[in-house]
Amino acid sequence: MPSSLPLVLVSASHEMLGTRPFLAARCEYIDAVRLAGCLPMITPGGEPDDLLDLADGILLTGAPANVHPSHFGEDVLDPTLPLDPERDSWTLPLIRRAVERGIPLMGICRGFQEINVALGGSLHQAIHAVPGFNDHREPDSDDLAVRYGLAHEVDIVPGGLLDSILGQPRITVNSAHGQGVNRLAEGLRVEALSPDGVIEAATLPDAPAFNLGMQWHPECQAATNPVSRRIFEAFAEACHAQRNRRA
Ligand SMILES: N[C@@H](CCC(=O)NCCCC(=O)O)C(=O)O
Repeated sequence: MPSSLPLVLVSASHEMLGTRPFLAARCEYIDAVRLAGCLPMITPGGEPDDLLDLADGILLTGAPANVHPSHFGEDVLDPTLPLDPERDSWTLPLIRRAVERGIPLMGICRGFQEINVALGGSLHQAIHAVPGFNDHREPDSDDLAVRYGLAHEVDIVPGGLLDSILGQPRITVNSAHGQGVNRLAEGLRVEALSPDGVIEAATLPDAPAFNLGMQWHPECQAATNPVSRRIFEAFAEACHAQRNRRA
C-alpha cells in the first residue's frame, strides 16, 4: 500500500565530510517537512521529469555554495567562496519544469536564489558590498542559536501570498546569506522586504501551484516559531492537494 503522505523532494548539496564529498541536506529541513506531515526524500539530482513524476512537492534547501554566476551572465566575484555547479545543473531546470507542471515549490535561501535565477533573474554576489544594504551574513559562531538567531525585521507586502499565510505586516527573521536577489525574474512578485530594501521573499503568482521563495530559514525554528510553522503548513497543504490529485 503506497504511503498517503505527500512526497517532498529535498535538494541535496555537495558537502565535504573530512576529505570526502557527500550529498547532504541539513536535518532541520528534513525535520520541518516531517513536522508538516509530509514524507521527505533527500534528492541528489536527476532528470526533471523523472523526479517530478515522483514528487508532490519540492523543497529547495539553503547551502553555503553559491549559484554559479554564469547562470546570470556574470563572472565569479570572489573565487574563495564555494560553488556547487552540479546542483545548479539539475535544480535550475527542475524549477522551470515544476512551475510548468504545477508541482508545489518552496525555496529557502540558496533555494530562493535558484528560483530567481532559474526564471531569468540575477543575484548580487556580495550584498554587503552594495551601497545601502546591510550585511546579511550570519555571525561567526559555533552556537547555532546565535548563528541562526533572529537578526532583522521583514515587511510583508500587503495582499500577497505571505500576507495570506501569516496575516501580519512584519516578522523578525534569521539571516545567513551573502548573496541576494538583484534583478527579480520576470513574473516573480515581491512578497517581503528587509528594512534596507533586500528582497526577502517572492512568488510567481501566475504559476498553477503554490510557490514561495524566501531568503531566511524557517526550517531552523519550525517546531517553535509560529511564523515558520505557518509557512511549512501552507507548503504542506499544497503538497497534500497535489498528492490527492496524483492519487
Ligand atoms: N550561498 C548563498 C546561499 C546562502 C544559504 O543558503 N545559506 C544557508 C547555509 C546553511 C544551510 O542551509 O546549509 C549565499 O551566501 O547567499
